[in-house]
Amino acid sequence: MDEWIVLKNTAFYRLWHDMRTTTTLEDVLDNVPNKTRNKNYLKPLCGLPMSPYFSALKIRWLIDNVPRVKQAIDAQKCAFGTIDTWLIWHLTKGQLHVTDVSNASRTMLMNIDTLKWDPLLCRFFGIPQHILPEIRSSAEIYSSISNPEVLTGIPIAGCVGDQQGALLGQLCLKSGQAKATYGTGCFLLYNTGNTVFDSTQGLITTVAYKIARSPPVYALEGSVAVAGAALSWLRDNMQLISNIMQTQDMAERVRCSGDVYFVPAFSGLYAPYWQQDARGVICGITEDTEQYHIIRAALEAVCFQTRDILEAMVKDSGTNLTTLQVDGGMTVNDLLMQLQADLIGITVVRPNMVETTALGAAILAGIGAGLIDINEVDASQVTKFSPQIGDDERDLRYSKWKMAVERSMKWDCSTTLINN
Ligand SMILES: Nc1ncnc2c1ncn2[C@@H]1O[C@H](COP(=O)(O)OP(=O)(O)O)[C@@H](O)[C@H]1O
Ligand SMILES: O=P(O)(O)OC[C@H](O)CO
Repeated sequence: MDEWIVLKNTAFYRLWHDMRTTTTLEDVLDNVPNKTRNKNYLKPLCGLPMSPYFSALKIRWLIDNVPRVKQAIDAQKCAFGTIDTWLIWHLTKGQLHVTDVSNASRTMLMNIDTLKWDPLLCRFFGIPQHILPEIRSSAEIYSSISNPEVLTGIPIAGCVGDQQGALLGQLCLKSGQAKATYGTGCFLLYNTGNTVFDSTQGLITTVAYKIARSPPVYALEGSVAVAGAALSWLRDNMQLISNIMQTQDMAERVRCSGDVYFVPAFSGLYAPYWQQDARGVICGITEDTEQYHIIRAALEAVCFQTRDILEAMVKDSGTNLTTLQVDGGMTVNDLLMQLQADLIGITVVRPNMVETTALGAAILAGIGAGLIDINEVDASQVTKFSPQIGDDERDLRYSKWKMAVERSMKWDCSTTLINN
């Protein structure tokens, strides 16, 4: 990048979970007119509530806290980008500064209707538009690779956000189709076709993908911050397990979670609550509680959070899902899949190829390079998990989960202190 600043190891140790922008959020909420501090003030423009999750606050934080960033911006030597921007920049030896609509739709700076950087949003966050990459479609030839040499000449033809890629990889191409991706976090996306759907239930509006000059496809998304990350925490911080692959065996040593509920609100709660001050709680511990109950409760937490999102989606869309398509690293866990079917009361359908994000990105690249047609892609083989408990038990357990969520709320007082 020659004399351009490259921020190496800027301690983004939790990446999108990073909470350092919490105080930045408090500051920008002061700028909402009429002192309402309404987190949804910008939602009509960008589809997103104000949250440390999205890029705008992270850029604002860098400008405020890293003097070299401010200096570089003033000297017109700063270029911002999402991860895809960074990769394409390096693959083209700094020739191309671009992103695609699906990634741009998570910055809070792109207008969800025009698909362009929005001057009002940029002004609200105090972010100069000249540092932002050019917004392109998700499938087109952007350039060809010039670095590393071994890949030279290969066209770069697809670019898409993580969970949006999985929607395509699951072939949820029609309005009304949905899937959930379970990794570090969990993301349930519901295809709304070419319509920008404004959720009243705490879901976000995101661009799913846009193929060349075709109109964009949008989705409603329920974003859960902590899914697999709770198991990493049990391994790394609590040392209850030494290997995440053990979780299924260990959770199966007990028949149920023993009435233990674990709300892993490590970085607040995302959808549908968007409650920054929530913190993790484990409720219902007795003398009989063993590590196995807590591990099982961590798996159930993923399932209950998915039910929270599904309930919001049903209210928003007015339709019930009859099955839930799932993917991502956590879905190899059969017990988790069975618990998920039990706790939402519909069949869970897992493809044999669970890395559907990569598949979606590959499909887009194939389309962008003119090698395949979207209608030619076949669905992979699937495994199904059907509910094995009754409605009464399911609803009782869900109501206890809601009680546990209630107990996790308003725990972090720092935001209250800032405001006073
Ligand atoms: N057998 C398993 N049971 C439950 N969770 C698992 C299992 N294997 C991996 N995971 C979880 O899946 C996550 C990794 O999935 P992946 O889709 O690769 O996520 P990411 O894209 O966020 O890195 C990790 O958080 C890990 O805890
Ligand atoms: O793979 P995850 O769970 O870390 O997903 C990260 C998401 O793309 C965040 O938007």
